[in-house]
Amino acid sequence: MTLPAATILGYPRIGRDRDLKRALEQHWRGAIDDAAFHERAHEIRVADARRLVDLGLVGDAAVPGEWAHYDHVLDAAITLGAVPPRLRDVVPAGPVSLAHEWLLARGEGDVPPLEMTKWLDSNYHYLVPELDAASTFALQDRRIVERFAAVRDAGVVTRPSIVGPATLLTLATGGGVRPIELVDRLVPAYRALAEALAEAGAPWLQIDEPALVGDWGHVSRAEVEAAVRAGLEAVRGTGVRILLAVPNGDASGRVEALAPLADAVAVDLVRGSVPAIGGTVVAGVVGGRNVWRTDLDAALETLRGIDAHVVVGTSTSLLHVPHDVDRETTLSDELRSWLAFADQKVAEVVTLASALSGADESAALGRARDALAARRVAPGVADGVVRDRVAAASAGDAERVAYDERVAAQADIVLPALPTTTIGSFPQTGDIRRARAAHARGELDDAGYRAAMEAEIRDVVALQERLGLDVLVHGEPERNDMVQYFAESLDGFAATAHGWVQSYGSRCTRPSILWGDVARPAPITVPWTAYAQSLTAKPVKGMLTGPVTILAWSFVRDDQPLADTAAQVAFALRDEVTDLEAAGTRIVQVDEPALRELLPLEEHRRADYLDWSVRAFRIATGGAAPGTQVHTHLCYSEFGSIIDAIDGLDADVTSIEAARSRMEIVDDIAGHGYPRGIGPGVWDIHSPRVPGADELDELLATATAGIPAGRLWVNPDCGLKTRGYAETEASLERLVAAAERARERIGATV
Ligand code: MET
Ligand SMILES: [Zn+2]
Repeated sequence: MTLPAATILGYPRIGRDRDLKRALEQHWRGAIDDAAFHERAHEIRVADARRLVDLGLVGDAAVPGEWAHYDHVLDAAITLGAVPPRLRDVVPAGPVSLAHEWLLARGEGDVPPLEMTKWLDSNYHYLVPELDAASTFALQDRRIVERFAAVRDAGVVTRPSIVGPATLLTLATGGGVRPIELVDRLVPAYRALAEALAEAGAPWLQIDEPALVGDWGHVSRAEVEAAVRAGLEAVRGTGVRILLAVPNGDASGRVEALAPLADAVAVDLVRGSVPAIGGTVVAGVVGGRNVWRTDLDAALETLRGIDAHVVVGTSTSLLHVPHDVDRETTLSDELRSWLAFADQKVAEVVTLASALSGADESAALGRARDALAARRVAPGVADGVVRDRVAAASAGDAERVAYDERVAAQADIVLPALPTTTIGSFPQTGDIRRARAAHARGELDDAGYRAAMEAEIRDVVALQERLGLDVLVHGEPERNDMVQYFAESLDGFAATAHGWVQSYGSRCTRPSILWGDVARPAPITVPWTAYAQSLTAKPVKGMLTGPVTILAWSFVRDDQPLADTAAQVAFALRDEVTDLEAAGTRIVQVDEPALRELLPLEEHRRADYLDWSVRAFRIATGGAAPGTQVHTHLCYSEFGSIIDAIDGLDADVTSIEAARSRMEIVDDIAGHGYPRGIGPGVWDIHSPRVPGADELDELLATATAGIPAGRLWVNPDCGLKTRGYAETEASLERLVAAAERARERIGATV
């Protein structure tokens, strides 16, 4: 059976109204039982599958079936029996219950969850499979088969998908073994899955191998290729046909030798070019990673140039985009006409397939052409003043005076050795959220809102003084989200009302849409920071989100290089830094947690990325006076591999997530000879656990062993907005005490 003419590689699974999020959270708090949860999840799957059929994905296997409750990598691990060694006695072999699935995903009591890391170069977090030399695999859990059968019984024959062996092992961690070396042990479990699907009547199985497009330090290209091959060889001849999906990058040069082992190959033609393969190619001409309307003329031309049997598809799963732009009635009609969310992308795929088959789609093609033409000349898309400023940027704009001179100029910021600080946000209480929401709805006036935020800032400053922290923050109560807050205050961005995308588990974010040239009409953060500073003699850090992170966590325009957009955002932030200084702020932190996330998967594209991203940060901070202490903050990833770029940021102080990885970064820093201030996090804020005094002492001992006392800062891993006050107070108290003990231990006083 051949594939139908139009398909997509995956669809958002959280539900049109975040129905799955609600079901998850209700189950977690015991409001619904297992049976009710399963029923709700099934209803969401059926509704989505039927919707995709209605949108035009007709024919068996046109609708993809990727339906994880929490995460698709976790689902693959569960399916194949890859239970973490530390939980072998807790999670029995066989089907994994919901309770055990949540244990793996979220931890409980003393049991930490699987580690969470960004999926490829996206802002979606997956759970990292834990393996060891004793790991064995088998088809332990038949959820993929059962879901296929249940949705088929509801009337739609879907195409189940699973993360392939090369990708699963590349993304896994191993105790005492390199996971990729376990491939021969793993692939029979894929075979068992394929056999079970064949028996259940599934015509196709999609195996996702994005690892193929990446260059991985810990796994060679030959190893990835061999693992993909082993997987494909294992699943051959079961009766289920195999779609090898290679999304998220350029498969050319990497997939040719493997293609004959699959019945069809899906490639990303938004980021990549057409590989020379015959057979059936699912041509990913509709982008799964952005929200822009596709240039259908260009896509059609690409499709017509492919020398193979062509199925029209998406470049990646649509997991990363919201459901339906037609619901965005608060956006202008004009902006909305430039956009395509998941449902519109499905329609594009269907239109292209129809046009390719010779049908008359001139009306739809014409509408797309008109919308794109209007977008090119729409007011705000190009702002002469903004462009002139970026064009006139000089090397000097990205250059501060030498670090030593800055240290001298900052001498009047009096701090003890091993200064303590936090990353910016404090717990977001119900009161704060309610006040922000009421203000947004117009029910709380500006004065009332301001009073509510100032009251919160007073409490947060008083708390920090009581705890004895050295560099204070205002707590960021006014920020719903560290990117959206800035997006709302800058020209060139638009916010959606329903544009939720899954970030991890039940967590969703609503990325802003960066559609035009970016400018700052007025100061954004200054009044809040200045107010906090007015309450204390200790220094208060001004808090900004950096240009790279603003780009990474928004849907960014696709009509100019990211580097140009980053520079525009950087200049807007640069003005904010200047205004903070004028208001008396001596320390400014520019957060770049997403610096590592946007690092291209392909080695040859990395230097250019690091070049423009570092430059953007330096433009944002390059206008700061020598006497202004510039901080940055990095989290969410392993940063060891980009330590040169971190050095290149030239921040005076960098706080970096480290507690979760037990201070791994300290070796990288020590080995590199990183010359400026650094605060490796000592409190893992992703869990409500209060760190023990011994644990803090140990982490700080590791830090003081690798980093000179004069450059070491003491801080948590990240901001505290997801924490409650009880654990925040207890943890910060211990952190301050641990810093004090560390000072005594190393005999540092100043
Ligand atoms: C994800 S990094 C967060 C940094 C921000 N300043 C905060 O504390 O919340
Ligand atoms: Zn952080």
